[in-house]
Amino acid sequence: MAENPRRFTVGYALAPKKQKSFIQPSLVDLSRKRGIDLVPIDTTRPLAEQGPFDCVLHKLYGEDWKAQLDGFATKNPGVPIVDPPLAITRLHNRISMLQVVSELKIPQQRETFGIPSQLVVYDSGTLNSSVVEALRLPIIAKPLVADGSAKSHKMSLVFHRDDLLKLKPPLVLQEFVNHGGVIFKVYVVGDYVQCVKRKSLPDVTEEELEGSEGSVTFSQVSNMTTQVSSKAEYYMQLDEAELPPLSFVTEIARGLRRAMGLRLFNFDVIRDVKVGTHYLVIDINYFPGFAKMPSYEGVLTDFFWNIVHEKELKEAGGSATGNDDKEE
Ligand SMILES: Nc1ncnc2c1ncn2[C@@H]1O[C@H](COP(=O)(O)OP(=O)(O)OP(=O)(O)O)[C@@H](O)[C@H]1O
Ligand SMILES: O=P(O)(O)O[C@H]1[C@H](O)[C@@H](O)[C@H](OP(=O)(O)O)[C@@H](OP(=O)(O)O)[C@H]1O
Ligand SMILES: [Mg+2]
Ligand SMILES: [Mg+2]
Repeated sequence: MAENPRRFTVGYALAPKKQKSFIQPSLVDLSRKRGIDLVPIDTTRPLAEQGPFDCVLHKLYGEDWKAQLDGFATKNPGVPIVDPPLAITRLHNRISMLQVVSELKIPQQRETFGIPSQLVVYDSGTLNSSVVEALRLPIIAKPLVADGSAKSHKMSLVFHRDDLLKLKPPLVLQEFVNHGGVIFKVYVVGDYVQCVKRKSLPDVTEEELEGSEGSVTFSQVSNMTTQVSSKAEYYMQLDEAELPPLSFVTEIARGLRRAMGLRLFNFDVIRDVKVGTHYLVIDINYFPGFAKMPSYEGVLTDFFWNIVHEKELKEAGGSATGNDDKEE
C-alpha cells in the first residue's frame, strides 16, 4: 500500500484533571508517530471556529457545551464526535444506565449476567414503604445522578432498615451482593475490550449483618490507595481471583456499545459468590481513567487511527473500528 503522507488531527476537550491523566506524553508521541496530532480545543472560544479536526474527543457537560458541539456538527457533518452527548446522558442516571443491561439480548450459556435488584427513591416518604421492604439487606444507597461530581460517588452501605430513613433522596437503593471483595472493570475502546481486577468492598457475613451498627459511607472504592478491609487475606483475594472469560465480557461489551451508541466507556462487574458463574453489572462510566489500563497508549492510538480512517475504510469496503455495527 502506498504511504499516506496526510496527517490527521484529533481535537480534545477535557476537564483539567482528565487532561492531565489522559493526555500523557507517551500517548501524544505514539499518536504523532502514527500520523495523528492530538490538539487541545480552546473551550473559551467557539468550537465551530476551531480546527480543522478529523475527530472531536470530549468529556465535558452542560447545555453550552452541547450547543457548541451541535454548531460544530452542523458545520462539519462528516467529523465524528466521540461520543454524542445524547448517548452519554443515559449514563448520568443510575437507573437508565443499568436499564440497558437488562434489555441486552445475549444468549446466556455457562456464565449468566444481570443487574442487582434495585429501586429508585425520589422522596423520603418512600424510604419506609413496602416497596423498599422487598429489598434484602445490606443495601447500597447510591446517588441517582452520576455526573462525575464528588457527590455522585458518595455511597452508603446500610445494614439496618431504620438507617434507610436517614438517607437523602433522590437515590437508588441496590441490594449488596457478596462478590469476594474483587470487582472486574471492563474497558471498552471501540471494538477493543480489556478486563482488569480491582479491589472492592469486602463480603458481609450474616453475623456482621446482625452485629453491625449503623451504616458506612464510602466513595470510589476501586480507586482507593488505602486498604478498605483490615482482613489480612484481602490482597491475596485480588491476586487469586479468576477473571471472567474474555469472550463473555466481550459479548456484553459489544451489546452495550451497540445499544448505547458509545465507543469509550467501562463497566463494573461483580461475580455473585453464591452462584459462582453469575455476574452482575453494577456501574457504567463514560470515558473512564483509560491511562490506568495496561498498554493504553497503543489501544487509544489504534482507536484514533481507525476513527480518522473510517471514511476511507468504509469506501474500501472494510472496517477496522468494529463500530460499523453500532446503532447511532
Ligand atoms: N450491588 C452491589 N453489591 C456489592 N458491591 C457493590 C454494589 N454496588 C456497588 N458496589 C461496590 O461499591 C463500589 C462503588 O459503586 P459504583 O461502582 O456503583 O460507584 P461509582 O462511584 O459510580 O464508581 P466509579 O468510581 O467506578 O464510577 C463498587 O466499586 C463496588 O465495590
Ligand atoms: O469522574 P467521573 O466522570 O465519574 O469518571 C470517573 C469514573 O466514574 C471512574 O470509573 C474512573 O475510574 P476507573 O477507570 O477506575 O473506572 C475515573 O477515572 P479517573 O479517576 O482516572 O479520572 C473517572 O473517569
Ligand atoms: Mg464503579
Ligand atoms: Mg461510576
